[in-house]
Amino acid sequence: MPGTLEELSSSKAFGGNLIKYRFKSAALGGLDAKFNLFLPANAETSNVPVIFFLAGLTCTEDNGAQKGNFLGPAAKEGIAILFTDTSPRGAGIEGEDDDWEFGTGAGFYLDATNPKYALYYKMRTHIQFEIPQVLEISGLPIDVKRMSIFGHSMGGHGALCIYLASKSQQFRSASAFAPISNPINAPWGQKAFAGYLLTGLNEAKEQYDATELISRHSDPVHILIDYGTADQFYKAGQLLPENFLDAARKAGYDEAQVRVREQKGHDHSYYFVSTFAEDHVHFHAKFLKA
Ligand SMILES: N[C@@H](CCC(=O)N[C@@H](CSC=O)C(=O)NCC(=O)O)C(=O)O
Repeated sequence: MPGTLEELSSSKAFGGNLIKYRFKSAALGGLDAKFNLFLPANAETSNVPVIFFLAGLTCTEDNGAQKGNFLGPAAKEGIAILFTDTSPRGAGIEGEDDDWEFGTGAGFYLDATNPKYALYYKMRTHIQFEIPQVLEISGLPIDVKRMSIFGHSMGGHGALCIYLASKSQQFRSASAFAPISNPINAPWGQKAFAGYLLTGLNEAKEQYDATELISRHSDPVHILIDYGTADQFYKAGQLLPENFLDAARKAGYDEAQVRVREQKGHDHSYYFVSTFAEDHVHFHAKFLKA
């Protein structure tokens, strides 16, 4: 059972408030977990829908909130945005801080099965089940029946996988900025899966690869993806959005259900994310307000 929410700070923004919370996370082995929640002005009088934002490697709950340009569009739509962290903090596992691509800041939105990490590295459970449960019992003005999910890079991978794993039911829509779309075939994914999972790529293929998941999916989906042609990680073969698109089309999903947009000249940074942030919030608003 997660602990009660403690408010750490609150900043007024776009007529609403960005609030930082902390709680003891059962999913993360009893460690403290934080998230930022943007509540628009209309949350003072009614429960509002929410979009979860999952950030990328090296990030915390602050990167998307501070640099993503999501708060203004969310205020206009009357939708909350919840910014999660990217890994447990302070597990004290030998080697977890040696490398920016693995360990702290790089939880890869999976539930570790390697005993070395399994007690603390349960980011999938934390995001998909624990935080919604915390919202439900906290009395915050969030309608947990109206949730969508998006993310950047490693967070795009997390958003797509959580959405598809929940059979596109728990979250109404998913979108991603430069997602790691086929991690079993990318160096970042291969490294994470080899470290966190007992059977590595076998487990990953089943649960943690958006391209594999969409190829086996048959329920209706609402997915939007943007990536930039000048993205250094795209060029290095870490993202592979074409593989996801190809698998989606082969599985019978057309442009109305899975839209993948190539954005000319954009890189991997939050300048790219913030350029298309409003578009993504509007995309989710259609389904959250339906
Ligand atoms: N080692 C570098 C690069 C790390 C980096 O670019 N991280 C991206 C996400 S990459 C995929 O998940 C990021 O979002 N960085 C934070 C930011 O605010 O831009 C480094 O440590 O900078």
